[in-house]
Amino acid sequence: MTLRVAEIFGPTIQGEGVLIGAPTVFVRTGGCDYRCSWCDSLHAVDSAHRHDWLPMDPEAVMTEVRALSGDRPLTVSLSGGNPAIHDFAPLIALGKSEGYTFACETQGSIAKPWFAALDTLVLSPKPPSSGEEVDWSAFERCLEAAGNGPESVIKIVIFDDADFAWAQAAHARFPDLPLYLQPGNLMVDPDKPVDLTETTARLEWLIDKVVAAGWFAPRVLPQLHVMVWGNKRGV
Ligand SMILES: C[S@@+](CC[C@H](N)C(=O)[O-])C[C@H]1O[C@@H](n2cnc3c(N)ncnc32)[C@H](O)[C@@H]1O
Ligand SMILES: Nc1nc2[nH]cc(C(=O)O)c2c(=O)[nH]1
Ligand code: SF4
Ligand SMILES: [Mg+2]
Repeated sequence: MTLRVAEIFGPTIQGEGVLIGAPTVFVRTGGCDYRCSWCDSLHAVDSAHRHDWLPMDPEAVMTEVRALSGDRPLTVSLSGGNPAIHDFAPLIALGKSEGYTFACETQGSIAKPWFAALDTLVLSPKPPSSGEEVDWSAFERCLEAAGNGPESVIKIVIFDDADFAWAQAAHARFPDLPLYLQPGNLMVDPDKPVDLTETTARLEWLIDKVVAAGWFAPRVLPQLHVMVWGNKRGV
């Protein structure tokens, strides 16, 4: 089963959400069914870049992961694009047999049976500022596909007040799922450094919103990798 791979990189730290700070290797596939207005990974979304997406079989991907990790098992983060476009079942089976664990980041628009074989499923439904609209029945199918296999969590990016209200409503739909919020980043040019003062101000704005709302369900986190490296590729 061939995967279309935009990049494999690491070890780095997982910069977002439930696994923040955990050493990980990323496998980023090409292609996405969404076009979020603020996407920070267009090189794995926009079909103009499709010639850079390498067809690789699972054994070739694992060879690269093993080389990067020095054969020491760690968490492999599957991202994209939307990794749910692809069949990761063989890669997960191969990696797990060698002690690797697997996390996946997806928007929740496409459900796959291999979600059940993951250790962590991060569902990241898109708020109004993205310009996309969530199909909640597709989202629920993702949770059903995962079942009791992985820990399933929700991570929502917040740019403005409308996104914040939307996140509260999303949480009301799935009150039992751990919820992570992160401020949106508008500085997505990989060649430009981020303005840390602005990044911190956005985080402070979001913390203030949560506290003022007396809403104690979510965990509010920065994008740690953005604070350290901006939107640089391969970290
Ligand atoms: C690049 S996406 C790839 C996986 C999948 N397509 C998704 O959106 O979940 C990985 C994560 O980055 C987040 N993200 C993308 N662009 C962002 C931005 N400009 N600021 C903050 N988070 C962003 C997404 O919401 C998602 O949680
Ligand atoms: N360090 C690091 N953490 C991340 N968390 C989610 C990422 C993504 O683009 O999916 C990402 C990424 O690209 N790098
Ligand atoms: S769903 Fe994810 S990869 Fe696709 S456009 Fe949105 S943020 Fe980018
Ligand atoms: Mg990213």
